[in-house]
Amino acid sequence: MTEKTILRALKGEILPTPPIWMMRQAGRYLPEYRATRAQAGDFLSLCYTPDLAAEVTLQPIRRYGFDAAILFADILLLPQALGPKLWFVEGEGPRMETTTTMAQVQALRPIGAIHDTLSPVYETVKILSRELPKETTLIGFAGAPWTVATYMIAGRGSKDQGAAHALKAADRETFVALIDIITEATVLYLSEQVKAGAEVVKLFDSWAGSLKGEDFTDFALKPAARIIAALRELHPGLPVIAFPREAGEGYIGFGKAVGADCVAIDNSVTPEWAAEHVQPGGCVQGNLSPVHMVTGGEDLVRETRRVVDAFRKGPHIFNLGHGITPDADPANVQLMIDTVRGA
Ligand SMILES: Cc1c2[nH]c(c1CCC(=O)O)Cc1[nH]c(c(CCC(=O)O)c1C)Cc1[nH]c(c(CCC(=O)O)c1C)Cc1[nH]c(c(C)c1CCC(=O)O)C2
Repeated sequence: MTEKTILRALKGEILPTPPIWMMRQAGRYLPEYRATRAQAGDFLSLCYTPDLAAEVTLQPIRRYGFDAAILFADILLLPQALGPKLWFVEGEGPRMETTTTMAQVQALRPIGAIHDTLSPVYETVKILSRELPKETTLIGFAGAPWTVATYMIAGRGSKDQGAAHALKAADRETFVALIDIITEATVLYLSEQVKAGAEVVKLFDSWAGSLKGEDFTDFALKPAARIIAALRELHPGLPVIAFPREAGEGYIGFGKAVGADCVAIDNSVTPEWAAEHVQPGGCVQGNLSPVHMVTGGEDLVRETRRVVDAFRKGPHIFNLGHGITPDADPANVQLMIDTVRGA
């Protein structure tokens, strides 16, 4: 059997048509997702019910034939497994019990205990590795330590990650202790996903862009490098995608510095810039703006072709620059795929 296209691109192969998948491809823009989510009751029950989580992972594969499936779960399940309560407020987003003192950091559960909470996620991966079409690559994931820490410290999402920056400035020892625990727990979590059948793992550092200078090195780059090195000891050759979102100049050389096979690019940089400055370092993933999944039409076709053309001279996985939004039209997703595949 010829190797799966995503794995070939991750090894550095330039394919005539880039393989394609989409961040948040299982999500509220799909009527079948909304139906399964209603059956589960709420978002977290959906994440922790393996049959249903596997079902929503498979839905966009059945509908569109993407080259990769991404495990249906959330980056906040890992911190929840360390102890803090997690819930989602409809129409607003996640809420979490805060962790801001050394006493609270020390009161987190031992990292080895995360599997008690997370075993349904591994079960979802096992179901998927049985049920996915043979050409589809299964991607596991986790949040990067800085991004996970921003939610643990603030107890919710925030525009500027102010609470995490404030703790870093006021009590660096506590902040570093928290980053270290998340880093170690993430290795265990991703390793278990790989044992269950994940073929690639992706680290989402959604708020990497708010780390500047040495902070970017210390809290985006170094933790990612530690996680990837530890995973490769356990799983030699494991392909890894890193996503230091809005890193800007920080994207340059990031893949090599952390040991990732591929760097995912957001929409704050142009595909031409990323092709020139990031792609020489290896495979890149991205970076059509998710807005086109809402607006569609000629703009979508033109910008999709622009992304494909910009990255044509190096290894590339086509994706959006960030997750598809709930107001997207499923027909626009099909138009994007047809445009990429030259239909
Ligand atoms: C920061 C972050 C989170 N989760 C994630 C990130 C990093 C990537 C990014 O920057 O988007 C990652 C994530 N979240 C989800 C996945 C599943 C796989 C996929 O389809 O990409 C993945 C990879 C499902 C989800 N995670 C969430 C949904 C929507 C939940 C619902 O059905 O109501 C989904 C499908 C909820 C979630 N989860 C999170 C937030 C802030 C929210 C609320 C915002 C929103 O509602 O879109 C935390």
